Amino acid sequence: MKRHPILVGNWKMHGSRSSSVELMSSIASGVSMRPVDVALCVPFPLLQLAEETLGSSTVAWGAQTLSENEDGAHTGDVSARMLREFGCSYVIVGHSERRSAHGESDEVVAAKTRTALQARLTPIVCVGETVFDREAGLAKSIILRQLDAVMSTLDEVERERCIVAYEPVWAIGTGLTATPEQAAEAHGWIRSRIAEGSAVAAESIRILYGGSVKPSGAKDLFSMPGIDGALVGGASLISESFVAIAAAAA
Ligand SMILES: O=C(CO)COP(=O)(O)O
Repeated sequence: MKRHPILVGNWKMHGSRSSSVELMSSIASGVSMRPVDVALCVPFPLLQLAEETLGSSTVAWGAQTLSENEDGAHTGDVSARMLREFGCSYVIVGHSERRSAHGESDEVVAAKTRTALQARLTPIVCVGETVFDREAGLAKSIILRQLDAVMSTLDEVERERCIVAYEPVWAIGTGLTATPEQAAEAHGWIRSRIAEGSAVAAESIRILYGGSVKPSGAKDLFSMPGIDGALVGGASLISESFVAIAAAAA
């Protein structure tokens, strides 16, 4: 089965109420004819705007994290049910910025993934090594440790419902994109590991690359086997850039 490409924008803590409608609308009209799934993961306060602006378009929307808890006394957290209420289809889990700045462990990332799945959200599970890991020859073991921590807690059907994003920490926001070969190699490690549990899941699961993805180079990246799209930070805040990356993915 050929996997359908998907491009996800991660707006991180960018965007404002006043500027976002124009950016969302411009992206939605730019990608509307492209045979690629597109989603924007925006800050929580912009979810209602996303629902109003993107609701009648082909672009889906989502959040950048969620609570692993269903509800209760968790000040500052947002539940999966709340995300569903605002029409989210996707949620990013385990982004390296959450792992490092918010101390999210592999166990927490696994719990968030399960909570997302139970709420019928599609989790975009991020894994990736630091530059120190890579230089020490530990990239593969770190990536697979992060992956196993999540996948080992899911059944086959749940695994198929996940998206995995390979985001080398050294490439995020640095302008240093992994080479297509480096990205494809890591995607190969991830898919082979999933195949050990289920060949069907490995064949159907979409694996995205993230880290300084720009229009230049996007075509080369997407032409590599096993790269099913991208998780885009900075370039998702510039409509022309994001639309050009979508064109390269289609
Ligand atoms: O972290 C990322 C997406 O989740 C990548 O960010 P940049 O595209 O800005 O490097």
